[in-house]
Amino acid sequence: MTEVQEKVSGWGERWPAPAKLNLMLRITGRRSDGYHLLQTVFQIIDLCDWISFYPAEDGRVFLRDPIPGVPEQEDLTVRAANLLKQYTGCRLGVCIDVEKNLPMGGGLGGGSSDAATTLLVLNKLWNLKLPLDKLMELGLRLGADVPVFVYGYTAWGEGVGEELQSITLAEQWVVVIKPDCHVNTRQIFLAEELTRDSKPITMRDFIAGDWKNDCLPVVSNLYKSVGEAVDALSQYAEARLTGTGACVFAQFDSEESAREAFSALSPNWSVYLAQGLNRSPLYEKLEQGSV
Ligand SMILES: C[C@@](CO)(OP(=O)(O)O)[C@H](O)COP(=O)(O)OP(=O)(O)OC[C@H]1O[C@@H](n2ccc(N)nc2=O)[C@H](O)[C@@H]1O
Ligand SMILES: Nc1ncnc2c1ncn2[C@@H]1O[C@H](COP(=O)(O)OP(=O)(O)O)[C@@H](O)[C@H]1O
Repeated sequence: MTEVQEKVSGWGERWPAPAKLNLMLRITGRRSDGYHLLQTVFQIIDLCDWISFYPAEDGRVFLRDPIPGVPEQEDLTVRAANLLKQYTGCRLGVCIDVEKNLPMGGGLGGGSSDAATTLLVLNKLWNLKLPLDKLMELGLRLGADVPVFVYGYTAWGEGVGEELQSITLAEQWVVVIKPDCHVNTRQIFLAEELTRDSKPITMRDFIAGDWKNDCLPVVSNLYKSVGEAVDALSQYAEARLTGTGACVFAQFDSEESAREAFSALSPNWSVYLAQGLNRSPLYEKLEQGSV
């Protein structure tokens, strides 16, 4: 494929896979299969992994550089591409190049977002024409966080996170601390002391400041550095846990105040400065119509 063809068709371009924050997370019950029922607000933020796709002639799906510690066939991008092939019978191949910026196991949903970007972009590049609801359904098979990234809006989520309703929020600045630990989501959901009977709230309650994350007590008890990160960030603004952690974040009304906290925390912590978004940057690129 020539350079000009790659540009026109979307092959070889860099596609964003943004992170998310759970602005609140309530556990309201449990399904018979053990999965927990949630109420959450997923806010998309402008920190991204970047993924490029290159045609592979022999129908193979493979990574240009596997992520250290993640077996190639378990990488969520490879699983997403193989699921599309299996579901549609498509015989085309792809080489996937993931530029990994988002920390793994941090509650920022990077792996899930990588999977969603793969589903949406290969649906175009392979000309599969699957509708959005089908892509969300396939995404859910890969993980509870994948549907919101396919949906592409900051959203109110219920069920296990697959019942989504877009919600428009102030696109505030955020400072995110990544404590030096890797939280195992399954371990948190298995903890006996986890609150599983929170009373459901309304969007209005959330907007009024009902922001609790039911996972925080369990996570900060098991992972001391999460509690320390909460304390450090709380000096600047209210600190919250995203998902099952490990990342802790706080929102700021101005870029200046966010930068101040970011600079003060940087010498001692792994810190990110970001901005909330109501629409996924992936859609902005998809809607530019290059594919
Ligand atoms: C709770 C959230 C909020 O965003 O946490 P984070 O992972 O982002 O921190 C997510 O929904 C997580 O989604 P994801 O990380 O995709 O989890 P999955 O791979 O689907 O599930 C990992 C394991 O966690 C448990 N699990 C997960 C989600 C859920 N609603 N109930 C559960 O009990 C199950 O035991 C499952 O085997
Ligand atoms: N492309 C990928 N990027 C990140 N993690 C991946 C990927 N593929 C598979 N994984 C696995 O998924 C796990 C969860 O990753 P991630 O989505 O980044 O965290 P979280 O669910 O805490 O937000 C990782 O620990 C890793 O084993």
